[in-house]
Amino acid sequence: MGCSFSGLNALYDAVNGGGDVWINDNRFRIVRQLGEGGFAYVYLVKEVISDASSAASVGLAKKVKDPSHLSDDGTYAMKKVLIQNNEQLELVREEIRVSSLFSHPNLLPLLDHAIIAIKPTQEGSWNHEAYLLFPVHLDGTLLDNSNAMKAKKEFFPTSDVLQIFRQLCAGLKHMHGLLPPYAHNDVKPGNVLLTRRKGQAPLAILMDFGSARPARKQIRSRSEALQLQEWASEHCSAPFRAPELWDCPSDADIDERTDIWSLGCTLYAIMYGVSPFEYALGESGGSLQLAIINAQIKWPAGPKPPYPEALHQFVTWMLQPQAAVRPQIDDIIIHVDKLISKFSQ
Ligand SMILES: Nc1ncnc2c1ncn2[C@@H]1O[C@H](COP(=O)(O)OP(=O)(O)OP(=O)(O)O)[C@@H](O)[C@H]1O
Repeated sequence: MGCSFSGLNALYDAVNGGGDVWINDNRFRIVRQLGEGGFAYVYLVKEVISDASSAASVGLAKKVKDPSHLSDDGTYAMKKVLIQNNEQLELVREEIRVSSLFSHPNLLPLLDHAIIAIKPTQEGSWNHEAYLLFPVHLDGTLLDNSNAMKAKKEFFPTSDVLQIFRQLCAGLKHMHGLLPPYAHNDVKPGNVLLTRRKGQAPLAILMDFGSARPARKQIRSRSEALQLQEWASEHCSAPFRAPELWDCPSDADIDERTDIWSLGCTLYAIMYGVSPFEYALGESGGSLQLAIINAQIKWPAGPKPPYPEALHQFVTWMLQPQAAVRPQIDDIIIHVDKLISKFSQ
């Protein structure tokens, strides 16, 4: 049913038990589905090693550069992306290329990948499927955790809010510090994996580099501005999208501070479980774009005792509608470290 493509191949193991997937030379058994996105399914998989006597030097262990990315029990997350046209194929290839540029403990590493061509049922162009392999984090995303806590009327303690946020900053600093700087473009609670740890704040890992691109763009015409807005409407989640990506001037220098806006929205969401602009609109509805462009922020009644006012001021500082005066990631890190020493026991 499949054939090799671009020197890479992932083949269903049709002969040996159906449920197995090969990614290049390694075989994985699907355990269960973990989640799904637009055109993707994410599965919990377990590596199948035939030569168990030398497990440390076979299979994925041979392939992965950093041994700390290997799991003790052979389980991983496998994302299967359904590709229906050339544009989607290019997007997956770009996600794979961009992911390989990053290496940081707070950025989810891509361990292996394969793209296969699927024979069309009728005359026509070939379809493709991509398989991307990642370390698995079974405690879910920041969004899953926030939703579960909201249902129980619980909130993260201030020290956890700051520590989760600090880790996201560390991951973004890595991306913004590359040459050329890369913007993630979709920083939001649904793209952060959390792992609970005993006696420590949760581990936070930023994932999904499908929208990450070189951050700096010189916009010099109306059509370039419109093209950027159109790209952003497809790649940057609306409640977390910076004002300059909604209403881009015909003469603008866009940079990685689009992520700082999303980071400010994400800090708010770590505290209150929702983007500030979704909260501002409330149940009455209204225009998300207008709320964002006007940086219309409201503070919920929140937990008792409430979060320190300094955290609210910190969010407001990041949600500066004029990108040129918005802080950079290094400024944010200096500030969050001060808040951590002030508010963490
Ligand atoms: N490494 C992982 N470990 C555990 N669960 C994961 C992992 N990666 C993804 N998931 C789960 O699968 C879901 C979908 O993954 P992901 O966000 O990468 O897909 P997507 O197609 O890019 O989604 P979207 O359409 O929201 O951009 C996540 O919300 C999460 O619940």
